Amino acid sequence: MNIALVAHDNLKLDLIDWAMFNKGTLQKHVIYATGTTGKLLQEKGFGIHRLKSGPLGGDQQIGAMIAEGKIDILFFFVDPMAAQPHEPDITALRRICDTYRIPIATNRQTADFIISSPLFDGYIHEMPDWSKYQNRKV
Ligand SMILES: O=C(CO)COP(=O)(O)O
Repeated sequence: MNIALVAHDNLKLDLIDWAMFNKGTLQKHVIYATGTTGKLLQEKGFGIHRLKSGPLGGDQQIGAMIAEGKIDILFFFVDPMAAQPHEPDITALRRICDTYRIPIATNRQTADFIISSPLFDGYIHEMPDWSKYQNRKV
């Protein structure tokens, strides 16, 4: 499985702590991370693929990978208390997760639920067929 890890600055310590707790599980998978988050993960011994920093296009890189079917799950610890210069990129990333039905954890509690789910091991992502949802009558 291909997993992406991202955290806003004030949540980076949380994400690293969470990732260390789940290191054994995470390291069985291919991990991608945005620039600064990825650097911190590498310092903790994680083998990861490092993308650009979020404000420099890292969120968009992950979004593009999702559109290409190359990311299965996103753990993105979002800071709801701080405005981000690249807010449009973050909004776009969250939307593309819904477009492709990517499980996304935007906080640690949800991350715990996802990683401990019986669905996590062997999870296979399927692309939704949105044409089924056009003009649906209730
Ligand atoms: O800004 C980010 C997500 O929006 C994360 O980027 P960094 O990991 O480079 O800080």
